[in-house]
Amino acid sequence: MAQPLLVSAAALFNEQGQVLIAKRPLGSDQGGLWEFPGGKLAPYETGLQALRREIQEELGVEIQGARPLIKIHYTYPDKTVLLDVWRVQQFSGEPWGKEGQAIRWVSVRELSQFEFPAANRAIIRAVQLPEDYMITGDFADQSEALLRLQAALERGVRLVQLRAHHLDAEAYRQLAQSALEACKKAGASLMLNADPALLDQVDAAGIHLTGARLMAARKRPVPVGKWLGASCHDAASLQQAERVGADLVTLSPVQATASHPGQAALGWQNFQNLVNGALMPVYALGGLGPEDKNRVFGLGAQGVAGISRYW
Ligand SMILES: Nc1nc2c([nH]c(=O)n2[C@@H]2O[C@H](COP(=O)(O)OP(=O)(O)OP(=O)(O)O)[C@@H](O)[C@H]2O)c(=O)[nH]1
Ligand SMILES: [Mg+2]
Repeated sequence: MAQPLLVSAAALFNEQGQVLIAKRPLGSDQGGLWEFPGGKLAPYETGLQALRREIQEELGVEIQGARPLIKIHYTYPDKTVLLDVWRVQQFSGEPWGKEGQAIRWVSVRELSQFEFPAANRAIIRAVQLPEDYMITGDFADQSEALLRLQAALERGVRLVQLRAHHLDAEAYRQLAQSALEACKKAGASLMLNADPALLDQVDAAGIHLTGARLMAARKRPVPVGKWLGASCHDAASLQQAERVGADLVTLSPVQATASHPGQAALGWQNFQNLVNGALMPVYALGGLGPEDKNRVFGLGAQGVAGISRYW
């Protein structure tokens, strides 16, 4: 296979949490589409060196702090690119379109309204999704569940999966409705670990498919505009997640965990290899907490998902 074209790009954030997009000049490759500023690596450069140079050349700003956001390997009809996208939150100078390109600051929600190259679908998801994904754990009754949820929202959790396999469909629906109200008030997104048809009754952010639901799915089971998450454990389930158009996945268990005894851990090396081949944001799950985030960013993952350390 031909070597991919190596490209670094920046998701540059301002203090309002908006992200900068630029319009590719008409006549260039993918001209007229919006993009995250950046460009091709020179032969001697690392990804971060190329990022600093490209951002200075295209926007006139100095990057002061950046961390890996997502790497996407994508094959276009005429070439394969490896897009290495960084999250940049510290920079000096006011960005301007130094090469004559239009630039715009937009909220992460608005991003979905702009036209980007095809490789950018996963990048936009990565920009929109938070670093932590809380999965609900044990609770005795609905009021305890809601109290724990409220406490987590107050600690800053912004993405929640309501996982409660012991409840029947009606009890789950009732809890989901109350959980949704709490999440909406906090500006958080709620993923239902349930039959996708429940979205017709509970207007949550999306559905998280169990491994079994994922493998049984024939096509994307949620409408456009809703998130689709899935639980993956190996290369086959990641491929299936891609086939059904998942927006995000959890990959587990990275380490042995008390909530799933007897399941063999992937370990960090397997985790990294699997993330490298994934075409969507991947949360590391299994025996991990917020203190593992820097490590998982370095391995190309979106962040950490967890029960024990978050619930
Ligand atoms: N910078 C950037 N490139 C992207 C994005 N998405 C995407 O598919 N690409 C592709 O990655 C490649 C990046 O090339 P580029 O044109 O930015 O490279 P460059 O700044 O070095 O340009 P130059 O060749 O005009 O000097 C292009 O083929 C482009 O279509 C994106 O969001 N940002
Ligand atoms: Mg460029």
